[in-house]
Order: sequence, then structure tokens, then C-alpha cells
Amino acid sequence: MPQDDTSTNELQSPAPLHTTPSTLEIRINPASGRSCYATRTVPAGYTVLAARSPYAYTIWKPFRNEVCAECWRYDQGNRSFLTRRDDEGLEEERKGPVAVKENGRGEKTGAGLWFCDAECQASWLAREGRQMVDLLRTLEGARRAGKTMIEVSDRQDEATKLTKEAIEHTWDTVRQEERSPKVVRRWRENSLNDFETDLARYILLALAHFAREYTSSMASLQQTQELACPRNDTLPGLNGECQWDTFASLQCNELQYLRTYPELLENHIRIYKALKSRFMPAALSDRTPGRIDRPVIDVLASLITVGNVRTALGIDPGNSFGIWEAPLTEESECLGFAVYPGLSFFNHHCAPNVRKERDGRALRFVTTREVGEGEELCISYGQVEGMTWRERRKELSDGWFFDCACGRCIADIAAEMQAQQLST
Ligand SMILES: C[S@@+](CC[C@H](N)C(=O)[O-])C[C@H]1O[C@@H](n2cnc3c(N)ncnc32)[C@H](O)[C@@H]1O
Repeated sequence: MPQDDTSTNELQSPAPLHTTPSTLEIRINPASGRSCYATRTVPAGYTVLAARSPYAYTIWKPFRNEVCAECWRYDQGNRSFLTRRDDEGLEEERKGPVAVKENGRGEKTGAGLWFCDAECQASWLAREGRQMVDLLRTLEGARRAGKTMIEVSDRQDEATKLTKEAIEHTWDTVRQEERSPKVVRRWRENSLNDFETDLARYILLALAHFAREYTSSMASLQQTQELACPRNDTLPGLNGECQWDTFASLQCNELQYLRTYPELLENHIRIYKALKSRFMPAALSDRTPGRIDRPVIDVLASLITVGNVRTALGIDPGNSFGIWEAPLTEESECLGFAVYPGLSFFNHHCAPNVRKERDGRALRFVTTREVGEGEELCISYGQVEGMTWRERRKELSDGWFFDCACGRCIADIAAEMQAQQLST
């Protein structure tokens, strides 16, 4: 999983969480794809873009009961500040039967949400809706008992690399299988390990947001809409808060990622099967509480397609930001990852002019120096600034699957070539 150095440690005087769309525009950089450019001179310390909340995210299971699901506060494993769980304390307001399930050991399955207090809980519920708690709880029912950490093995050699055709063929087989409702029902018997369940939570959040956007636009427009995603060359609106169309237009790194970690294809398929089978309307009808909104569930079920799940899985590597324990040190824990679609059009530079500032679940991008009109606005994807160009390239190629074409690398390579020519 690519990681980055997002942290609050650089936060001195928090800039306002406003977005300033007129400050930047997205254009194509021939060497690195879509990229953000300043439309006017921007002073140092200026927030060029911000998002209050990610479109989709996950907190890794080992940290789930140590991190507030709303403000992402983490206190080195101390849990005493977390006083509320899931929708605890709100039971009396429920319309239907309580959606608590039991696992094989007779323990209650929760939704995996812990909050500092009623205020954090209320903020989360106001944004995500109470039915999201039930959806997460339903998904948690698929989690295999026992402890499984992230399972990513060492890189494979060339001979074992997956091809695009092999990936397509594998997914086509899944598409064939799912034609039979009986087969899909059987998929419900499969359980997921922790890594798979955590990735499935991220996908579920994204698709639940999509379903909500879709149903509300249906309600307001009262006309049929096209569910298909926009093409990959779409230039999105410049707003830190985004919808599915911007999310789905992010660069997909499925092939590069699976070629590096081929065994993950199996995890991806298990995740898809769990989502598909557990959120079938029929599967939910006998289990979910009265407050789950049927139209949203029906739309959600229809959005759990091979295409949409692959989109979400392919976006994670290369676009997600690590949620790092702050302040950032060598020992900081990576608590999870989050995708903020509006912020994913910033390219990497080995001498960046924009820094990331995480403030709770909000992320803002702030200039580190004055940036001239027309200049590219770039962040650093990792902590590579102190490395040689060869080290930087390796780090970026290994973690982010691209050969860096930033101005600093081009200049460093050119200087080395010139020095070599002079010495011969
Ligand atoms: C988060 S996306 C940035 C937006 C992307 N350019 C696009 O068109 O969607 C990261 C991807 O942008 C490209 N990229 C970013 N910085 C780059 C750089 N310095 N050199 C080459 N490619 C870069 C790589 O393909 C990388 O995987």
C-alpha cells in the first residue's frame, strides 16, 4: 500500500478550511498527466485546496478501537478517551429492530466505530447517516474471527507477473458465476480476513456515497440518469468535496499494482464476492433494521458491480493518502488510508511547492512558497527530498509505480549526463 507523509506536524497556524477553486486549474502535463496549475500568483502559506472529509477511507482493524472514527484522534494506543461506540446511546430512537448480530462465539458484531464522545458520534452520523452503521455492521459479519494483519508478500519476479488479459479473464469468470443467484448466495458463506474486510469497508463507503448521490439526484431530477462512470480523461470540477464521478475519474493503477502484488487479485475477488452476496436485497431483507432505506439499498446493490469495485480498488494505490499518527516521526503508525478525490490531481515534485496538512479528517494543501501564475502546484508523495535522483526514482517507482519526471529529476539527470560527457 503506498504511503505518504500526511501529518499534522507541520501545522502551525491552521489556515481556514475554505477551498479556493479560482486559484488553480487542472491541465494536462505531457510528462505526468492531469496536474494542478496556479491561475494567479499565490503567496506562501495559502490554502489552494481543502476537503473536510474523504470520499472513502478505512482505519486498519488493529487501530479501530484506538482511533476516533470522526476526528481520527489517536493517543498511542490509549483507548480511555473513546467513550461511544457505533450508534450506542441512540437505541431508543431506532425505528426497527436493533441490528446487532452475533458471531460464531456468541459475541455481538459491531460496526467498528468508536468515538471520543457524543459530539464526534453525532458529526459522523450527520454526515454518513445511521444506516451506514448498519451497512458496516452487516459487512463486519463477513470478518473472519482471529487476527490477520495486512497480507502483502514480497514482489514477484518477471515470470510470475500478471497480464492484463489474465486479470480480465479472472473477472470474467466471476461475472459468469454471478449470473446464478444460488452461487451468489453461497458466496455469503465465505469470510474475509482483516485486510480484506478493511478494504471492503473503504469500497462500501464509496459505493454507499454513490448510492446516496444517485438516489438524491433521482429524487430531485425525477428522471433516469446514466450510471456509467466518466472517462478517465475527464477534468473534474475544482472542489475539495467530491462525488462519485470525480472519484471514478481518478487514475486507476490496477494493472501496475497487481503486476507487483499478483496474489492480491485473489483478495480482490473475495472482497467483491463478500460485498455482492451480503448486500443483495434478498440477503438484507431478513436481517436489516427498519431504518435501512430500501431504495438506497436497492441502488447500492445495483452499484456493487465488478466494474465499480475494480474502480475503487484500482484508485487506492496511487491516490490514497496514508492516515499517519501525528506528529509524524520515524515511529509514527499508519492508522489507515483515505481518498480525497479533489486533492488527487496534484502531481509529485521532488522539490514541492505545496505541503499537506491533516487536521482531523480534513486535508488541506498549503503553498510552501510564493507560486507564480501558470506554475505547476505539486506536493511530495513521500519523504524523498533528501535522496539522490536514483534513490528518489526507485522509491517512487516501487511505491507509486511511475518514473518521476519532475523538474528537479530532469535537471539532476541532465547535470549528471553533462558531467559524464565532460569527463570523457
Ligand atoms: C495522484 S495521481 C496525480 C494525477 C494524475 N496525473 C492524473 O492524471 O490523474 C498520481 C499519478 O500521476 C502521475 N505523476 C504524478 N507525479 C508525477 C511525476 N513527478 N512524474 C511522472 N508522473 C507523475 C503518475 O502517473 C502517478 O501515478
